[in-house]
Amino acid sequence: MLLIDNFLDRDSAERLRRKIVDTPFNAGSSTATGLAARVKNNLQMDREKGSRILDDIASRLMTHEEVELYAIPKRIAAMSVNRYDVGMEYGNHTDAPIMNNYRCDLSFTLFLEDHANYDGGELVLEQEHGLLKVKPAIGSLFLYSTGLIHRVTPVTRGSRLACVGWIESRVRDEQRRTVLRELNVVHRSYVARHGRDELVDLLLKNAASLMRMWCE
Ligand SMILES: O=C(O)CCC(=O)C(=O)O
Ligand SMILES: [Fe+2]
Repeated sequence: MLLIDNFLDRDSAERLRRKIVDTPFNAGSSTATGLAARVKNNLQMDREKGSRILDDIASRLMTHEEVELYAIPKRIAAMSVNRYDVGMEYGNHTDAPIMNNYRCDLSFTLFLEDHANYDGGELVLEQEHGLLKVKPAIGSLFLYSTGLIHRVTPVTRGSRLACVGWIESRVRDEQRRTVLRELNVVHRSYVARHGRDELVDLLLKNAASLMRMWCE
């Protein structure tokens, strides 16, 4: 998982938030499938009326350097902007593995409300080593493996606004993505210290081979 706390600077996040607030919202349960529909109690921005907003977030995501390195994104399988008012929550669930015919490897939440403006509304993930609670500042992006069980706790004051979405990666296996990312770190650190030499060429050759072997 990865938290990028300045994915959007405060001004851009605020501007985006104001555009979203002016767009109509519908009941969120209409877009959940199976068991998730029973535990989902939130509001969802109208997909058609908010399509420019979703496109804008998608293009920022697909071109963000840290997202590119971490997720190796191929495309975004689905996205929505959700609002949780007082009493709303999304109980424990796992996100669907396939959306719109695309595989979902990573889930993300872009936080679009200042965390001082609402109570509750934490994103809670069940991990091997216990629970992880996520409630960062406005403009933060959190990425996590789609297979994890997670929930959004009830909002008890104010409203929680966030954009959520699912990424199909070019490299479906998380361990392989880690290898590629860390080779990139080795490459950059080595060049910074020693400049470019024949070892760098060898490293890049092998990193490229791994990418070709693993990418889809
Ligand atoms: O709003 C969030 O942080 C996550 C919501 C969620 O789990 C979902 O929409 O599937
Ligand atoms: Fe979810």
